[in-house]
Amino acid sequence: MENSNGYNLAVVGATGAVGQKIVQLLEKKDLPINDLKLLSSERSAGKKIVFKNREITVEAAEPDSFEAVDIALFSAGGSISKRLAPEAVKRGTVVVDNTSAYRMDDDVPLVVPEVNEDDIKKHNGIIANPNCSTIQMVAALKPLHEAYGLSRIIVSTYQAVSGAGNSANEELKNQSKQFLNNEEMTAELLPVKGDKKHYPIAFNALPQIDVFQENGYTFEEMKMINESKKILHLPELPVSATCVRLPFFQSHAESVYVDVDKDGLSASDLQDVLRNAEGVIVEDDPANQVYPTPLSAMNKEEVFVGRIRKDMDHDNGFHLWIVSDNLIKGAAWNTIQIAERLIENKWL
Ligand SMILES: NC(=O)C1=CN([C@@H]2O[C@H](COP(=O)(O)OP(=O)(O)OC[C@H]3O[C@@H](n4cnc5c(N)ncnc54)[C@H](OP(=O)(O)O)[C@@H]3O)[C@@H](O)[C@H]2O)C=CC1
Ligand SMILES: N[C@@H](CC(=O)OP(=O)(O)O)C(=O)O
Repeated sequence: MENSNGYNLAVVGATGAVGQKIVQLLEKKDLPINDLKLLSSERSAGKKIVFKNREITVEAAEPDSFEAVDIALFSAGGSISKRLAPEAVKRGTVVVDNTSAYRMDDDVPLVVPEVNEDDIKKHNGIIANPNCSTIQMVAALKPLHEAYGLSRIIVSTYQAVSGAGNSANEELKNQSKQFLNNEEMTAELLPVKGDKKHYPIAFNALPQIDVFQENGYTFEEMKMINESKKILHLPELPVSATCVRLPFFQSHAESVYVDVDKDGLSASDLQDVLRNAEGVIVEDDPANQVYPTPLSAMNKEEVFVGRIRKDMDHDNGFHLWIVSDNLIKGAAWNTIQIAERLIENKWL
């Protein structure tokens, strides 16, 4: 437990796309860490990872891994969180969970620190990190809500393959090579793992992220809808989403349409609000072709906003182009920010 050298941390899923970014960011940041445990499945147990000039051996995660751990950052999939987060909490560990396992539970705060930091205080051992597409959208929209009020959100996403983990990056590389080598490509469903199938992603666009729900929306779309309302504390806010996977590696982009509650605003009014918002950077100068892209946002911690335009037919409607790194602000950095707030405010 906490001692004069700091806190004992564990990263669950340390060898995955998100976990690797968490370890890299912890190395860069100044969290008071006494001991760091890196946990994975049996597959990666025994691997060595260098952290602050010392080698740490990856261990297979099990209930006893959490003995004497103060904070555990989970990014190993929902079923692992369901199995191991309660075991960690039983041992006195506070869990920051990156998966969708607990996000909509009433007693679990769902937090983007720039938006609803105070919700962390209400935790009972688990704090949930929101979906990556949701995080960047609410980080940009909360300041607009505070300034003018929001009465509707409609979003279409353009999401990178790394959102589906390290294996999806490999899949895009392999399919791209095949395509460029003029090898035969199929447009049909391909087996992925278990009984899952999806269409090829290279040189394609897939209007399906995660599984379809009975209402015709995908689970990714429903996460954006439900999580945004919870984080913004606006349960009645109309939110609609279409989520699309595209063949690039990192950072998600979003075309967001909002209705604000105030009449007569201009695009520059919205720019001014966002220029003063924590964690948001406005890159919006059409005359000079300035706007964010997935490549320009890659490996950065902020949320970037450009292409702010007023709807020509509707005084209260505005379009925004919101881009952020799904593995950094959408996952690793937001998780670490929550851990920082837990420590700084003594909310453990
Ligand atoms: N990618 C993204 O943009 C985002 C992802 N997330 C969430 O983070 C989680 C991980 O995603 P991502 O990093 O992309 O996935 P990856 O597939 O890249 O990595 C999965 C990680 O989980 C570990 N793992 C798998 N099975 C077990 C197990 N039984 N016990 C312990 N560890 C296990 C893997 O270890 P091993 O090396 O041994 O296989 C690996 O470290 C997902 O739940 C996802 O929902 C959340 C927000 C954004
Ligand atoms: N589903 C997101 C990433 C992710 O893992 O989200 P979640 O943590 O909500 O399952 C994507 O594919 O881009």
